[in-house]
Amino acid sequence: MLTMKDIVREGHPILREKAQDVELPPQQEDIETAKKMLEFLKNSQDPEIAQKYKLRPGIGLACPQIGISKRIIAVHTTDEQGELFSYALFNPKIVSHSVKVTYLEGGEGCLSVDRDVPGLVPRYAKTTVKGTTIDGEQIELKLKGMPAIVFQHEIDHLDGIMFYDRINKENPFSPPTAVILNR
Ligand SMILES: CNC(=O)c1cccc(C)c1Nc1nc(N2CCN(c3ccccc3Cl)CC2)nc(N2CSC[C@H]2C(=O)NC)n1
Ligand code: NI
Repeated sequence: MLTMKDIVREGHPILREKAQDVELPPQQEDIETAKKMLEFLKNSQDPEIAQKYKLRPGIGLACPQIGISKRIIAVHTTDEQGELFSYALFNPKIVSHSVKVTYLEGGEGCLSVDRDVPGLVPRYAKTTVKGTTIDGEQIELKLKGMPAIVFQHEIDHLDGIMFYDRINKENPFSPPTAVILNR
């Protein structure tokens, strides 16, 4: 099972690389990796297991964070309706998104960042994500709320982007609003 020693921390160059597409249909090795990432998130949210193995709780993880530069992400969270959202996706891609932006009022945390980075992180309020599941099927997810935010955070990791890259440097707490570009 993955533990915190397998999590790469900021400063490691792999977190700033553009990760490679996974060959489809997914090979056994990549399927194993995706399953271990999802298992880590579930374990990290289980009080006993998290305490026993000193896991920091997370709802999202990207493959570069475990030292493998491949386009694989895992998300395990619940949405506003309390519906479980649990996915491991190969080659995830945001295919469309709202103009509206949103953000987590508490800011964002990251398993690869062992410090609090204050500030609001602008995210699209709604996104449509396409990707391939562990079973090899192509799916399209219409996301909003926390799932939408987590998928954006994890897909950013695949492009070497950290959440704090998106915080307004001048005023980290100015509520991000969609800038309507005038023609
Ligand atoms: C600095 N301020 C903050 O972190 C922050 C501060 C307040 C509120 C929020 C909402 C914040 N923000 C934030 N909180 C989370 N968690 C809330 C607690 N939870 C959790 C904790 C315990 C058991 C089970 C679980 Cl489930 C784990 C997940 N997760 C993320 N992110 C950003 S997208 C990827 C995701 C991630 O997994 N990060 C490790 N951001
Ligand atoms: Ni992260």
